[in-house]
Amino acid sequence: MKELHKKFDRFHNHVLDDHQARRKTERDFIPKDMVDILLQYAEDPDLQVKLTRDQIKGLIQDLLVGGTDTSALTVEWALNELLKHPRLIRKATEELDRVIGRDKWVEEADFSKLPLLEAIIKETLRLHPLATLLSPRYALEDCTVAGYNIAKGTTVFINTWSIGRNSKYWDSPEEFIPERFLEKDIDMKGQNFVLLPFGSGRRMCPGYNLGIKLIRSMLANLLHGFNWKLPRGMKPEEICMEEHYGLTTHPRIPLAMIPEPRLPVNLYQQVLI
Ligand code: HEM
Repeated sequence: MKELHKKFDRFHNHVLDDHQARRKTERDFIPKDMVDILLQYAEDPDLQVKLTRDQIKGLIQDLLVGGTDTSALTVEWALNELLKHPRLIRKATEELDRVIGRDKWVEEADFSKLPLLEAIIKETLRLHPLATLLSPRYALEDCTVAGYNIAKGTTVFINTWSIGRNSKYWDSPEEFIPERFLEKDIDMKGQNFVLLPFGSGRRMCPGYNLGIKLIRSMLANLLHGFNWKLPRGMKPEEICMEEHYGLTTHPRIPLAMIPEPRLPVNLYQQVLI
């Protein structure tokens, strides 16, 4: 852990020194990113709560940890589920062809026109929430929740993984059926307690807006831009959906997937530029 800390600290120092140098040397410097803004705040004498170099490092670390593995992993789980259920890949690409067409990539403005894609993301996060347990909560006073008496000072853990698989709230809870979300208006913003992949309340994920946009954009374009195949000889039912628990939950056996382009070649050239 100490070694890891040293490694990250070297990286943070490099990022901060690099940004500081540009601030000092560039004439009429305009902040370009989050680190520039944080350094600007750190120098503000009027700031009520002083921002230290260590706190800036902590904030960068929060964003790196919270913002990378999470959305990539959700897309990985979604593709695993879709390859296991080829009928859903067909339905999702049919929606993309109908709404987007084959002559462009999917953009943020298109998301609201892709209800099946949204349902696939919700169903993925229901079965595979990255944080199986939300951040611990501390009871500030005696209270009763769902019939359980909770004494002041108790630390409470909320298990989103088991809520997502509870037959009291979901029909056929172990099945991957995105269509269930086409019929029910359940969002993921922490108000529907049956689906809490980003948590809820004061400690809810502050990266919700960024995270959900990253997932929508990556998944939509991976499905729109490519036909996905399993390695030769592998059958959908052989895909392993077992989980490896950790801070986030990964597939125990990573799946090899083979992409084949399905859009005109000039669109891929645009992306490369
Ligand atoms: C698929 C995307 C993501 C998922 C599923 C996710 C999920 C979560 C969950 C479940 C929590 C705990 C919430 C609670 O206990 O109520 C959390 C906290 C947090 N997330 Fe995310 N997250 C995602 C993306 C992001 C992104 C993109 C960022 C930042 C750029 C981020 C930064 C954080 C931070 C800093 C916390 C701690 C908040 C606190 O403890 O007050 N997350 N996230």
